[in-house]
Amino acid sequence: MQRLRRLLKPNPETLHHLLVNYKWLWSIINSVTFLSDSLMTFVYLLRSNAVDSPPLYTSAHEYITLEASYNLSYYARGLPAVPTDCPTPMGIKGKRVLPDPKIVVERLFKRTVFKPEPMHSSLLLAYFAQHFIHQFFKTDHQKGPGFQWGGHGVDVSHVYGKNKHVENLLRSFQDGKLKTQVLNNEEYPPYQADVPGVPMTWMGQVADNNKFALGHQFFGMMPGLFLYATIWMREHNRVCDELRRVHPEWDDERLFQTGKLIIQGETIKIVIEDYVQHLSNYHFLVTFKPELLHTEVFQYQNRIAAEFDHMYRWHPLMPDEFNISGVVYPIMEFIFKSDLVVKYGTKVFTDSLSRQIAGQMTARNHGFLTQSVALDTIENGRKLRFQPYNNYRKNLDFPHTKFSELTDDPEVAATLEELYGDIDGVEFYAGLLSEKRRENNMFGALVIEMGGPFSVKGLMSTPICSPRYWKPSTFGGDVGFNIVKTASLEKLFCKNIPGDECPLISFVVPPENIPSSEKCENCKNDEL
Ligand code: HEM
Ligand SMILES: CC/C=C\C/C=C\C/C=C\C/C=C\C/C=C\CCCC(=O)O
Repeated sequence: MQRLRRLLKPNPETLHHLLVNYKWLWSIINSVTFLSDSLMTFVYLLRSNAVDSPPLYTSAHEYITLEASYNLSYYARGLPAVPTDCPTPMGIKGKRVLPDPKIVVERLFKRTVFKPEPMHSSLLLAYFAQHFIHQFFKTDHQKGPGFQWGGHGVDVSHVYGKNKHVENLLRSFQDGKLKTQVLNNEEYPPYQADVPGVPMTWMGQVADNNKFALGHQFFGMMPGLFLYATIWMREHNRVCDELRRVHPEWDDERLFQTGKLIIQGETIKIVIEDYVQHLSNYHFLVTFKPELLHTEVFQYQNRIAAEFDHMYRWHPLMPDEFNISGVVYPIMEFIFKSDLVVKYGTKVFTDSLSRQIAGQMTARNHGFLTQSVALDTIENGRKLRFQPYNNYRKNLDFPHTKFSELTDDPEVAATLEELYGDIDGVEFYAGLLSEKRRENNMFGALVIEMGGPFSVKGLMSTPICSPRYWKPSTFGGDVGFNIVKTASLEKLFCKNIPGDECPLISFVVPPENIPSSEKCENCKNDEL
């Protein structure tokens, strides 16, 4: 039976090839609801069934424990840790002593020349990713790399704060809304000085007019994160206005709580239909339809895995300089400068981020500011005794047999061989970042094949997707339910940026902003 199932299971590369080609076929499938719903149900189930739920392992034991299920302070594990009595750090293959992590960063990660993202993804995409994922990737550095302090999913804590105390500080307690202030005729989050007690992390000297009180303590670090924080804050308040219109009798508390449910719903809708759609580059239109799972066997619970956190360290996306309306800011003049958003305004800032290409997710493309994060990732992968990169591929039935299969850059292949000796001895993050780009895609295959399951599972297992939540009354009736069901990235920005005309709001840089040296075949923008 197992063998038959294996035989019938589609090969990941074949499936991917089908999904990113044959546009005509997909346009037919997309337009027939019965077909697209059946396929979407298949995707939800195929992906989420690849994740252990409840989780089996943490980094503390390489065998099943009850702690894995009950102790939420651990990250879960995709694959169990390599036992400590194995002959090599990677198990049985590879070198007995792994290369110095500094050498790994120097030879495999360090950027010498900026490599632009070949599908022409924009910085609006890069910041969407960073803003969204920090709500659930929260390593507890005090306890160690196997521990976390988050809620294991899409709990919108990056908008409302890490706990009730912070949430209360960010709330105005009027009409359900969050606190705001007006600067340059636009609404922004309050200054930290005006909301004492909201924890924010600052490095070095940061001027008071750059210190805002936000839902996540790191979000003062990058103006792009501050832009998203501002837009979601405005959206929450806009939704509260809509709810008050249909429920004038509701008090502040009910408006706030219902607004928060709607924001979670909108987040998931946008993540699936704009963001995952872009990352996958499938011609098949992926949809957010929780009702499709209501007749299936599905566990409404989620746990973040340590490997998912490492896999998502997409620091090569970040460029070394940022072009805002024609003015070029080197990264050191950009970090911790939230007031640049205030200065240019949300409209110009959004437009500029939509017109600049992100960096390619590949080897030797970590800018100088994030090389230390790569170093940390390698060191922590070792402390967590991650299995080798190729075991994660074996687990999905598509292992590599030689270095030249892993990457099509012979120089990188030779470096990997020199550093690790054996294709089964390559450590997880080094393999992931060196992987050759998949057909018509911004990533290597393992990012999609591992990220897909963790994402689908994490998104569809939020409480609002479960049968007893997913109904109009949860969201304040049809008005709220419709806001969730029709949300899009475009609307999110457009409805919350003042003025009659919207800026460009795009995860893909339009052709007119692509330098001629960068034109490519099969890029999304060729179709615009
Ligand atoms: C220039 C922009 C960025 C800077 C300066 C930056 C900096 C950092 C730093 C200092 C850490 C903590 C590292 C540690 O554990 O020692 C971190 C963690 C992380 N970053 Fe970034 N980052 C940037 C952009 C991004 C982007 C674009 C993504 C993904 C889309 C990303 C994903 C992550 C993830 C997943 C973690 C791990 C979080 C955790 O485990 O708590 N970062 N980053
Ligand atoms: C708690 C986790 C929740 C959500 C994470 C959501 C989105 C993350 C998005 C992308 C993860 C990385 C790669 C996946 C990209 C495309 C997957 C395409 C859909 C699929 O084939 O399953």
